[in-house]
Amino acid sequence: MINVEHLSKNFEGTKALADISLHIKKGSIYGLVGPNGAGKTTLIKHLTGVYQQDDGQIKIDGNFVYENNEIKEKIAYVPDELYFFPQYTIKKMARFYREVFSTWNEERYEKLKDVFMIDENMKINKLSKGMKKQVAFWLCISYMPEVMILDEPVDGLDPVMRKKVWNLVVQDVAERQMTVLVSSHNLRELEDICDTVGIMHQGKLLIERELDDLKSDVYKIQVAFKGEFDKSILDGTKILHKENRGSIFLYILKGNREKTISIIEQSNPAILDILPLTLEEIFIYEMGGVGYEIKDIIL
Ligand SMILES: Nc1ncnc2c1ncn2[C@@H]1O[C@H](COP(=O)(O)OP(=O)(O)OP(=O)(O)O)[C@@H](O)[C@H]1O
Repeated sequence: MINVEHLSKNFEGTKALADISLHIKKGSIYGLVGPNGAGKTTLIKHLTGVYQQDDGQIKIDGNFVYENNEIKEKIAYVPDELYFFPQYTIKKMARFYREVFSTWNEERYEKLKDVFMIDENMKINKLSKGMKKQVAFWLCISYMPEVMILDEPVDGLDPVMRKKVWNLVVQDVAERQMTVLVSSHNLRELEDICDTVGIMHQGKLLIERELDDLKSDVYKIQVAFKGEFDKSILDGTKILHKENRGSIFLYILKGNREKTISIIEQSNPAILDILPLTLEEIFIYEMGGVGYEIKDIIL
């Protein structure tokens, strides 16, 4: 559905995107993560046709995006910093959307009043930050987009509203195969909704994997032996992190889980626990592997 090939963008000497390729299947939810300044928003602004690339190409549903209004009409973009016409009420803004988007669904807009529960006669610039975000979702979801691109989407929303918004998004993915790209630093939340994850760093895509694959590939083990631990049994296994407390060794490993476990088991460990990693832990250890590790900070 979304295909980015060899995309590059420079801003006055800053390489914001460096030959990035990325693929998102129709009906999937793709989580884009990366440290501050990795290039996520710049990539999103190319996907939504705001920026023109220096090199490479972006296609959505087989069509180039830049200056293509037909494709842009199918995309809903909820940016980190929202913009509404000053002085407009929600109702007036909805009327504007109805004129601009041929797919506008009035019945849905009306139904969603029960979800968002904000008076549509309120001026948008009088609403709180979280309420403005709710309005952005309300309007976007009402025009039944084929693609939804979200930059820190639930930032500012309370926990109940976050849940409501994610439910609406997931419902549209399940029922009408909407495709979603979501950039967020809230990895705990992404973990619940994404099926694919892309990790960006310094304008490049380090990893693009299905979340289940990623989680089975990187894992944590806790191991202890009655006698001496012959660490050479882990030669040939990629170790992302290791620490030990007394006789208990904790490893974060990458690669073939079954093979490594069977090697350790052959040495008769007294304890061998295989523990799942959260997306947040995977992110931290993967970033450590490219020199972006957490260092002890003493002030
Ligand atoms: N309009 C611009 N002019 C100049 N440099 C820019 C511009 N927009 C982004 N950059 C630079 O491009 C790089 C990527 O920025 P970008 O906003 O895409 O990062 P990000 O991954 O979205 O970061 P964050 O997580 O902090 O929002 C940064 O080095 C930034 O300074």
